[in-house]
Amino acid sequence: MDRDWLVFHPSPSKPAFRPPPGAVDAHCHVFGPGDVFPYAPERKYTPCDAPKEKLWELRDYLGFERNVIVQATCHGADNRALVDALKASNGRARGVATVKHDVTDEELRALDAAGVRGVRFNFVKRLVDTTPREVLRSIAERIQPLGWHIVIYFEAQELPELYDFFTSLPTTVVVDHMGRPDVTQPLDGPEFELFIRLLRENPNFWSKVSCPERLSKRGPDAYEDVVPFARRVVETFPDRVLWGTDWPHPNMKSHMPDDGKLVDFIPKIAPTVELQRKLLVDNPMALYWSR
Ligand SMILES: O=C(O)c1cc(C(=O)O)oc(=O)c1
Repeated sequence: MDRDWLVFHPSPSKPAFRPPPGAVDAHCHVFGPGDVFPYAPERKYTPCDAPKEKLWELRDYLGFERNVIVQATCHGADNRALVDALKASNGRARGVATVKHDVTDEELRALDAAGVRGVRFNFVKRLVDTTPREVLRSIAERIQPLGWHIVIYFEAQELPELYDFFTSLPTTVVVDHMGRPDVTQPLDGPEFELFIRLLRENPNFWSKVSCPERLSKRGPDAYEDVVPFARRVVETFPDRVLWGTDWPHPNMKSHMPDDGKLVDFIPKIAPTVELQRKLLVDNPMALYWSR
């Protein structure tokens, strides 16, 4: 693994907040193990191994029942570790894959049978080389007939440039980590307003309200500066939000979050039982377990 890599928390605290029955951790990853599922040659980082067994352990410990596993960039478009985890999950995990434009229909059908329900398009420059938009569009057209959605990951300052491309996508679109707002800017400032507009004017757009540990400028255990942003999204679009741990937290440099504390963040951003049920159960079940 990279020399400055931070390994996931070895013994997270037990959260005080108890997720409702059937709760889904809708954004997490598996890494390797590298000797079985090698990391992609084109990767931008080499992580510690974070195998499926550790993910199931964390799921049970935190009080969740299901996972949505998102293909991490360190595995490129080689979805073998993801598929292996999905098949071993007894139907308790669904996946979001990364595919290239030359993926065959047979490969797409096999991914679907394993539990994949979407593809990820990544625009974060430190994580991937740029893929031309025509290529992304052709992938979008290939996956649309399967009823899959597209997950997009980008930084807030890129949104003005990407906005028209995003809104031209033909499927449900899920934004990772709230579009990574700069939380030192005002909640009603132009940057976050553009993100709110994206969701307001495009009913096919959803948002993950995850990763306070990445967005906070205050550091460990004090993610209060992220609360108003996430809470605004949850309260404005209660039927189009998802939550996830982001375990094993790739590329965290400032600190490694305590996953139990991340779970205790949930009632701050979804303050009522009804909002919590939508965020953790109804919404992810509708998007990932409708069949
Ligand atoms: O911010 C990140 O570094 C990051 C990386 C990845 C990935 O490498 O797939 O996924 C995430 O959700 C977040």
